[in-house]
Amino acid sequence: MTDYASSSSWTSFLKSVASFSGDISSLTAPPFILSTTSLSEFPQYWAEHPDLFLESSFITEENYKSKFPEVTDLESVDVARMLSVTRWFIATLKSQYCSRNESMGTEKKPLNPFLGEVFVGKWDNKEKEEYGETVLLSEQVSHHPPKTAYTIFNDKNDVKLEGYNQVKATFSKTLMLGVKQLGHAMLHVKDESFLVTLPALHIEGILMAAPFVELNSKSMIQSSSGLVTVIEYSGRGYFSGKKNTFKAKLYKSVEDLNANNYPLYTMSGQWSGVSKIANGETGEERGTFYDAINHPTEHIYVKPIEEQNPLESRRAWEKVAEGITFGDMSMIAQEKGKIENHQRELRKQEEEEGTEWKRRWFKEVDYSTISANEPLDKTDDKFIQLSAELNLSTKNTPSGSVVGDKDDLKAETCSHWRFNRQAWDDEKEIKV
Ligand SMILES: CCC(=O)OC[C@H](C)CC[C@H]1O[C@H]2C[C@H]3[C@@H]4CC=C5C[C@@H](O)CC[C@]5(C)[C@H]4CC[C@]3(C)[C@H]2[C@@H]1C
Repeated sequence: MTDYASSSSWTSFLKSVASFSGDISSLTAPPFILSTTSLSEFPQYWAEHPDLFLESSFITEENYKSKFPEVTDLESVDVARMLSVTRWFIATLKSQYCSRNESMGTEKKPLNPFLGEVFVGKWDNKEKEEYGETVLLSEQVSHHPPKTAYTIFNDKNDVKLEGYNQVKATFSKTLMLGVKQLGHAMLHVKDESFLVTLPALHIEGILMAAPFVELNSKSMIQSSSGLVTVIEYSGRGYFSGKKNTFKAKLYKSVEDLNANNYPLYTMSGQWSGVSKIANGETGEERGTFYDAINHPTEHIYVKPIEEQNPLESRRAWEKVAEGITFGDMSMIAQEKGKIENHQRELRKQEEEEGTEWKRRWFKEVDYSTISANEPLDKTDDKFIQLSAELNLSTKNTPSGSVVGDKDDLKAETCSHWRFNRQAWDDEKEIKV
């Protein structure tokens, strides 16, 4: 095993961190820490458990008690669906934050998507007729700063996830990389909607050239039914001293949350391991909530590179990925240079023509035009309604910021990326 930590390339990389500007892509990290996967692929991590992604859409008044047999006091179908959505969210975390460690040994630096880069794929769920097909569309809608918009939809069961992601990163003195996520995800299951905020994270182990992600702070899931789940994260040395620890509390309402009343249920354990569910008032354990180690992961299907459009990520980055695999610095630099030069030419052309790159499947909605004092019952925008439930900022702030907190007051814009389904229905060139 190469001792990367003491290699000259890593020590010179660490020196470059000293002048870190906040733009992660500006750092030239040595090949062994580079990932062959582009950030535009990351939205796939929201749905590597097709069963859990769709489960809440199969829960009805008739069958809800059977979905959580160990939870004998389940009071309603809404609570069952909220438990199901909370379990789906917890299940995404291992894919989101550990999959590179599992496949490549450590966390890696993802490729920085170019403007207009797309990543598409599907889960055809052939073995389960009732699931139908789940489609993922991801598009790099901004390059400076990098922003990825995505949607994952299953028409057969009327389930769709829409969201976008941007990160703000800062290095601490101990060379830990703190990362705040901007953006949010909205899950729509038939006529119910869930606002999902994104946790902050930090990357440990950089000094040892063995980086890994740990989640911190908290995130929320606010349902249009009024139910709300608050999830608190910690790593080693906190609640239980174990890595990837979380404690989720499902409350009947945001009033119960704010009054610090008992939650209906508490789910706790490791999001990358086993977690239990307990009665929120008595603490009496009801059984296993989720087992991340034994729940099968189903990877997305992506068509072969030769069938892909030039804008599709794995085709666009194929040569760079080859260079990274062979650790060939000059090939990486040469092939990256071709992509960067092409992008510079496009931007120059747009500048001369006074045009701008046309976003393909997503549009940017300016929420400042939905005036802050518009009566909430007037707007049918779920993001506005569900954010208001939790008194969350609707501006471009770190996910989960509260109205009036320093990030909310500092933010100048409130524009968010939304999926344009018609644009996908009219799409002629790119197939899943
Ligand atoms: C920046 C210095 C550097 O290159 O250090 C190399 C190290 C590998 C650490 C930095 C990179 O670590 C990667 C982890 C990435 C996040 C992982 C998961 C998610 C969730 C997903 O839903 C949205 C994106 C996000 C937040 C990734 C963002 C980019 C991260 C932080 C990579 C770091 C550059």
